[in-house]
Amino acid sequence: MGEILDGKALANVLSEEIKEKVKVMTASGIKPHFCVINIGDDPASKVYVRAKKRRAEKLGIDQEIFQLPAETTEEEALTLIQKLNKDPQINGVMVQLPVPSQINSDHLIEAINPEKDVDALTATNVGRLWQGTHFVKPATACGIIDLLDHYKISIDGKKAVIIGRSNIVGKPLAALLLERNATVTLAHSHTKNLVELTKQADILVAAVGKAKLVTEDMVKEGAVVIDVGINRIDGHLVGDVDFENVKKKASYITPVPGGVGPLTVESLMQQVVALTRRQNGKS
Ligand SMILES: Nc1nc(=O)c2c([nH]1)NC[C@@H]1CN(c3ccc(C(=O)N[C@@H](CCC(=O)O)C(=O)O)cc3)C=[N+]21
Repeated sequence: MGEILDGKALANVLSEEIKEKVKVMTASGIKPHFCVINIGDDPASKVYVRAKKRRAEKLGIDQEIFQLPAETTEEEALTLIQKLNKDPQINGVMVQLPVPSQINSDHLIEAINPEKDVDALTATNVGRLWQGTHFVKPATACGIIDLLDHYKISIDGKKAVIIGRSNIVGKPLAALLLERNATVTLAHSHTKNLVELTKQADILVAAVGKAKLVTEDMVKEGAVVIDVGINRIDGHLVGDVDFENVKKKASYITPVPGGVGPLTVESLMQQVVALTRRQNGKS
């Protein structure tokens, strides 16, 4: 029977550490300040943006939300990003995804100054991530590594299979697991014989956004199962893993909610602090 990896509890522990750091920084006249640009009326985005705001407040970090209307043009959004890039008071900028269809999210992300790129999604920071010279880490992937470390689950030499190749989760997590000497496979919608692959995984990550994608028969006995999925089914939240059944086979498993999600928010705050320190000449 798998042990639950309690992301929520770890997020609270990390919270205390970040709070202390922010307190010391603030006392020396440096208060982290970041901005979230949210475009349109995606209901899930509103929930996440609010969660970030609450967390930032709790940690003593200044946060501003720029809520733009659904019909905002790409040019208008770019103008705002350029303004925030130039503002010396602002340490971090992120664009909440998804954005409305008239806007190309890649264009907005690429406009963010890499020194202020909280999500680590600019080409510059993705390149640094794969080179191992990064100063900012993608939040969800970073949270997953923190969770494995906290429970003393070794990564070195393990076979990790990630289902999902998104820029925001799958690809950056592959980079961070590789950095920790895992043998990494990225599986996706065109992968042949998915089950054959997943059954070999010591660490299996599901990051697709499809409820019950990972079933018991796909999991090796004793595997560590990380569920990044956030699916709303009949008003409640489920991940990508058939939790109740997979739990029986896994050695460790993350729940949804209360697993990776809370760590993502916590990790974003860590990145804001890291960027702020760097901008003020601290390592
Ligand atoms: N530029 C950008 N950066 C992101 O990091 C980003 C994004 N866009 N767009 C959407 C996804 C999703 N995401 C989550 C954050 C927190 C929870 C979270 O706290 N989940 C709670 C439950 C929250 C609830 O009840 O809805 C949990 O799993 O326990 C989930 C998902 C960040 N994202």
